[in-house]
Amino acid sequence: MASLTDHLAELVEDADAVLLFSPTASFHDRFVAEEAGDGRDAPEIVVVAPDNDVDADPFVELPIPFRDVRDRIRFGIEGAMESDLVTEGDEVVCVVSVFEGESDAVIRVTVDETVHTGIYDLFVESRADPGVIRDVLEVAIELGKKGQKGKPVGALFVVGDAGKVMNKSRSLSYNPFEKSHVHVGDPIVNVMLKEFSRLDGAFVISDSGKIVSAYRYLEPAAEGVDIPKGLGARHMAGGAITQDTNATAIVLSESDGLVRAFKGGRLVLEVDPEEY
Ligand SMILES: Nc1ncnc2c1ncn2[C@@H]1O[C@H](COP(=O)(O)OP(=O)(O)OP(=O)(O)O)[C@@H](O)[C@H]1O
Repeated sequence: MASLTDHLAELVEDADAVLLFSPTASFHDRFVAEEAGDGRDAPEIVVVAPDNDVDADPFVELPIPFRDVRDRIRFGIEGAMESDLVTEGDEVVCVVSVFEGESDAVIRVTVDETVHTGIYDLFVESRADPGVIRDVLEVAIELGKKGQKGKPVGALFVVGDAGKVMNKSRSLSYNPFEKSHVHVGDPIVNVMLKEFSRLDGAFVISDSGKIVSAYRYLEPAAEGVDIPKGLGARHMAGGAITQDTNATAIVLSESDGLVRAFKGGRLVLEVDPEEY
């Protein structure tokens, strides 16, 4: 592999897969050509990006940019595992941009099933449309950045499996979305969500993104829910509803300002809105 840098060539040596997170077409094609021409068991070259601009196969679609490089890498690896491109014990080289505007870093990791976070499943294996989960996450991140009139706010969004979620919750107040047919992602709806987030309870959103209700007090069974210590009732309710139903919960914490996603009763993603 004379024309890839020595450092990259050394790291790719004996790797089982290479994940390219921001390849140009020429970089990708050169990579594939050089690996295929090497005569040995070539690593799988997988592109992980928002769009498949380079016509790569295999390709793992990134639903959000994941500013935290660890999240981006976890998503890529878990996506590649889902497609049987990599498996436990594999050595994976990630070519990924860590700082905007700087050249890519090369990080070599060993796939460890025990650190499987579920970040890929959060989007792709959820009942709800991945675009709906992304839109709700974006609303929560934006709300976390700006707060309400400059003050930090908390919010709880329960996405997917809405019928069951409604059965496991009760109304705290009049539902402003009762007869409306509005969906997340619509800019006006995002303003409404932010406005109503000051009030108690959870938003319930359907698999396709319809806002079913605001002000729901969740009453899920909470036995065996494993959420990090120190998180309060909002997070516990959000985590527990995802164990009791097939929903995903996205929680903005009023106290520490972080946005967390829960699925299957587990914390699967934690982002700091200030870093977005
Ligand atoms: N079971 C529940 N269902 C819906 N909303 C709830 C539930 N429990 C608590 N909340 C909401 O969470 C708010 C904050 O509660 P609490 O401070 O205990 O949670 P927390 O997890 O520490 O969240 P934060 O970090 O935002 O303070 C409550 O005022 C209420 O609006």
